[in-house]
Amino acid sequence: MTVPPGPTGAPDPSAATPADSDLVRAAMGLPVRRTPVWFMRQAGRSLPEYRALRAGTKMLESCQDPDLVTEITLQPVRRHGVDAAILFSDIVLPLVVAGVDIDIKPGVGPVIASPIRSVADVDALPDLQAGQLAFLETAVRRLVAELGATPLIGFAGAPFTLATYLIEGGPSKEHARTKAFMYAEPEAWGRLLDKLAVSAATFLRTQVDAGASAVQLFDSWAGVLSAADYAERVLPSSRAVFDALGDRERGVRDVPRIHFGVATGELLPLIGDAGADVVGVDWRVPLDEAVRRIGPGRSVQGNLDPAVLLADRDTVEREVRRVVEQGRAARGHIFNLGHGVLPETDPDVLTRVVELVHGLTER
Ligand SMILES: Cc1c2[nH]c(c1CCC(=O)O)Cc1[nH]c(c(CCC(=O)O)c1C)Cc1[nH]c(c(CCC(=O)O)c1C)Cc1[nH]c(c(C)c1CCC(=O)O)C2
Repeated sequence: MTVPPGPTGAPDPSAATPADSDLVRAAMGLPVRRTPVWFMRQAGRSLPEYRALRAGTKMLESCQDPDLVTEITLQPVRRHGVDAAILFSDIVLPLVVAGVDIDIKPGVGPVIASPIRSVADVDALPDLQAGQLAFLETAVRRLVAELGATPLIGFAGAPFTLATYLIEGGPSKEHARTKAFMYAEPEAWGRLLDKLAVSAATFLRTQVDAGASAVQLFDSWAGVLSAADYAERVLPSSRAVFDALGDRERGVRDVPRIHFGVATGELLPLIGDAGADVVGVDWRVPLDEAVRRIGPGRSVQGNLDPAVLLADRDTVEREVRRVVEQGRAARGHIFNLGHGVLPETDPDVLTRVVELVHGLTER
């Protein structure tokens, strides 16, 4: 364990390896020492040490520099004593590496120079080659060595959410162009999602082979779809990503899978069915109700509203307690926010939430 202990001591003081960590155990529905905690976007703008390190380097360049990736990924583990690191990267990185012209504009998000607007554009989308990911393998190997018993979560963007950026050309609220393409060009839509599934699987496979202990598939914007459209036109591609990951029967190295989207209340059972061990739940559905929708065979992750962290101390404590209590309905609960840390969040509040959850759930 080369990471200095966080404020509450090292995560999982008694875990000897990442495979025995509370994060992995909760994901698989096994008993835990205490409820594991991490935060989506824990590595990011809420941390002054992140802003200092990133100064002068563009986001997508930072993600391809193993030194920066390692240091930025470790920062929140050191500071907060969270139970997992999440790789510092971005969902659009596999596209960037494959040669798609994308920029991440601060305060905006990913912007695509030539959005996909035709069937020919789909077929011209370059494929990611595993050989292009040497920097990623280096960063993950280095991180796994530094993290000791703390697990590293690898991640990728799900085909649908990546398709929304490629088709809209940037962030969007309604995703109307994306849906119009999905309805008007069902075959090309299917080919696009299949391509994105292959690249997501390659990106994840590289992280798992290099030692990541769990993976999360981010389908952030899937909640804009009806359950019927999600089931028919999107779920098969996300399932293909999970299916490509590992083969438990044949003993190929496999790790727990987390599947997350925002505003997915109506999709929760399907998000589970796509092949997840853990279903991410935003703040709109309480965890006990989410468990009823998902069924008993999967764990849950979430679901504190990120905006609560901007409120007063008593409100934060009350809401953390509520999430912990409602999470007891699940076979396993990984405490997290319902979406990413807001940049204006006071990092000390995040540290306090980790301490609170650990204190409330210590066995
Ligand atoms: C939709 C999405 C993206 N990226 C991601 C998603 C899925 C999760 C979600 O729904 O939030 C995933 C992501 N992006 C980033 C991570 C790193 C790991 C972590 O969670 O700490 C992860 C897991 C770093 C990042 N990705 C980004 C930042 C901010 C870059 C900066 O420092 O300016 C970070 C730390 C940029 C980014 N990249 C994207 C957006 C919307 C933005 C924010 C734009 C902004 O508000 O400035 C696309």
